[in-house]
Amino acid sequence: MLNDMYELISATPSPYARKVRIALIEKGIAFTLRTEVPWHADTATPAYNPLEKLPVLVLPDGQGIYESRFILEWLEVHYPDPPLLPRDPVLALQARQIEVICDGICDATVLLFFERRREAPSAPWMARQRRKIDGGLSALERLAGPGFLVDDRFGLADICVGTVLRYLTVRYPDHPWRDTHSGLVAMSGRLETRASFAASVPVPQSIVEAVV
Ligand SMILES: N[C@@H](CCC(=O)N[C@@H](CS(=O)(=O)O)C(=O)NCC(=O)O)C(=O)O
Repeated sequence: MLNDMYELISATPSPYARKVRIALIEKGIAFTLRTEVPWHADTATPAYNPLEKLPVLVLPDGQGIYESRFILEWLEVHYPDPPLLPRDPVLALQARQIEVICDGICDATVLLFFERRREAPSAPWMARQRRKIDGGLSALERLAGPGFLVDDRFGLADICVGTVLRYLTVRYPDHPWRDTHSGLVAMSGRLETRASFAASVPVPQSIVEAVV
């Protein structure tokens, strides 16, 4: 890709890609969205990321920036305003810690999703992933309140929590987290009204090629 715009390689359900989509919109950075299924043979992702994972932010010169946390860090360095991280480094670490929890819940959800597709899913393995999801949600519920998560200013932590919660609706719709996490339910409802969230609502994708 050699043009003057950024291209984000994304997938319709991807919470990792949604974090980046929201950040790009919140920062007013123009980009084109390239939606694909990274598990299909025709994926472009490996051409830009040796780890073969999306999202990938493809720069105008064709270089790929990959790994959502790194993409977000890259954006914060190159497009500092509006900031999505507090200037105070200790507060910034609080936001990053929340991103660790959210990414961990997403990682466990992905592993559980594919384990369920196996001919003989491992019950202990699925229980282990479910524990990580539930433990992460409990930790987030303890942080949830009426305002924004860090320094009461919208930022990375809110983006991460919003994306993981809506991702559960897509990839783990039968998880009953809404019954016992009222703070997270309220937070999700508030965040989903933001234009950047409304423009990036995740939807399931059809994976027709064998993955596991
Ligand atoms: N740690 C990575 C995880 C990205 C990831 O797992 N992406 C998935 C797609 S999705 O689950 O986000 O929809 C992928 O590309 N998987 C392909 C593969 O793992 O080979 C990040 O934060 O960017």
